[in-house]
Amino acid sequence: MPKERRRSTRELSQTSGHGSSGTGSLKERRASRKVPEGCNGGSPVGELGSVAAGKARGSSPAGWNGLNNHRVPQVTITPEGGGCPREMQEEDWGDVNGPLRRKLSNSSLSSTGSSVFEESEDDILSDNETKSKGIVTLEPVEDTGINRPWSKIKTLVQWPFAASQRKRLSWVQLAGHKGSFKAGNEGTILKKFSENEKLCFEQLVGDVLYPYVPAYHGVVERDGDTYLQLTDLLGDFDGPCVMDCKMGIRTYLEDELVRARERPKLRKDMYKKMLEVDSEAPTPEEREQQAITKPRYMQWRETLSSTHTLGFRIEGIKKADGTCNTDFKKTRLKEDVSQVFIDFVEGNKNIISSYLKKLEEIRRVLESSEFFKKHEVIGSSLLFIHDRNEKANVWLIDFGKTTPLPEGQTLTHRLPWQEGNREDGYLWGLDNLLQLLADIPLQ
Ligand SMILES: O=P(O)(O)O[C@H]1[C@H](O)[C@@H](OP(=O)(O)O)[C@H](OP(=O)(O)O)[C@@H](OP(=O)(O)O)[C@H]1O
Ligand SMILES: Nc1ncnc2c1ncn2[C@@H]1O[C@H](COP(=O)(O)OP(=O)(O)O)[C@@H](O)[C@H]1O
Repeated sequence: MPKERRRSTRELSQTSGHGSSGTGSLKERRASRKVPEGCNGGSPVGELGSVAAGKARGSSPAGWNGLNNHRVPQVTITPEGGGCPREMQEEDWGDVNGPLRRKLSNSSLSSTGSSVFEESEDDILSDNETKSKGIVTLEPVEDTGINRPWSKIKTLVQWPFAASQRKRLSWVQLAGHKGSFKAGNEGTILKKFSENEKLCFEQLVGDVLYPYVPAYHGVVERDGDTYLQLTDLLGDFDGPCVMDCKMGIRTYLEDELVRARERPKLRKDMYKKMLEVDSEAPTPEEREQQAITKPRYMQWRETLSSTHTLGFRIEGIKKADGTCNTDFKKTRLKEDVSQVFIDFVEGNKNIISSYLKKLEEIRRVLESSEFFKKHEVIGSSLLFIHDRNEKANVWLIDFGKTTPLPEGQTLTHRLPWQEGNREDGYLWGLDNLLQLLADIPLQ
């Protein structure tokens, strides 16, 4: 359990993505664990086990045939010369002040202007990951029992307003690397700077999609770090419930694959994360290496969850009472995903209807967006937010791995992915999501 520091002020909720140290380097922040401690709880699959019981694992959900026509090609990482992927060398760890400090390399989120293509297999992470030292910290409010699927957490964010001016929002990090966010001026949040994401926002400002993403307020410096200032989407909600759905059939860039082949790196941290979820998952060779490559990990996550079969997956949920769950890694079957949505809205059909309407609108806009046509959209999420007043809305967030296509090339976002075509299955996933919500039986 991390030793949390209670700071003043407003609670915010981050259902996914990278958290961040307000002061640590960008790569350091990416070395932090994705799922905050105290927020892992039990498996929703355990909870939903009865729904899934009896169904062959790996089969498509009933009534879902025909949608399941996407296949992710198996990627074999073959280092030149046929040897094993390079083990991490001592020099990879850089300056070792603490236990297994990672070497800081270029990143998609780098403020140095390095492109998103320079990350992935050059990311050498410690398997002894750092705790968030930033102003966004997570604090378990109560002791989380091992089998308790929903746990109450708090993220305390330093907020530059007097208590009387503060609206009590819930900003909770349910997933993602710790500490990407900081409180901005009123109504805004600061997200750690990424050149790639900045370029996306600059283009989005002039696109039909702009009303469906957090408004972009430019780049700001705070405490020696650079941030993108974005509208806080929770701002207009009263006790918001939040869900992060990661869209698309693929969660890594084609360039990451290429790099993995050319310069394979073994990740001990990802091996550990894999073991935590399924001790049987690693192959004998991986077991021997005690490490896996990033594409191997990402593909495993995709097939374990609904990314592969439905083209989207649930990353995290925060409910109005402050409880949250980020353990949806094995939530794959359509019935299980539906059940999570039903729980999320507590069976409220008005909210489901609002979400459906909004998603249909988003699909229409995506289909006409020049930005969307010309970008490979990887790792982006739909953020669902509703509250006790049945106010409900959905936004597109996280363009850290959204990359422009070469001049003249466009994507359908529906065609199956084959390496080289850069299709991401975003609209295919959205079609499935809409179908799933429309199929939810509500009295
Ligand atoms: O969700 P878990 O299983 O923890 O795996 C995470 C997510 O896939 C992250 O994607 P996202 O940021 O979209 O949530 C990804 O960050 P990238 O965006 O860098 O691919 C992490 O890669 P590393 O940061 O390399 O560990 C990877 O470890
Ligand atoms: N503009 C926003 N308003 C409110 N919450 C946000 C906003 N942007 C992100 N979040 C929260 O932070 C989480 C992570 O965001 P994301 O952009 O995916 O970060 P990362 O790039 O670090 O993965 C989301 O799941 C959501 O809960």
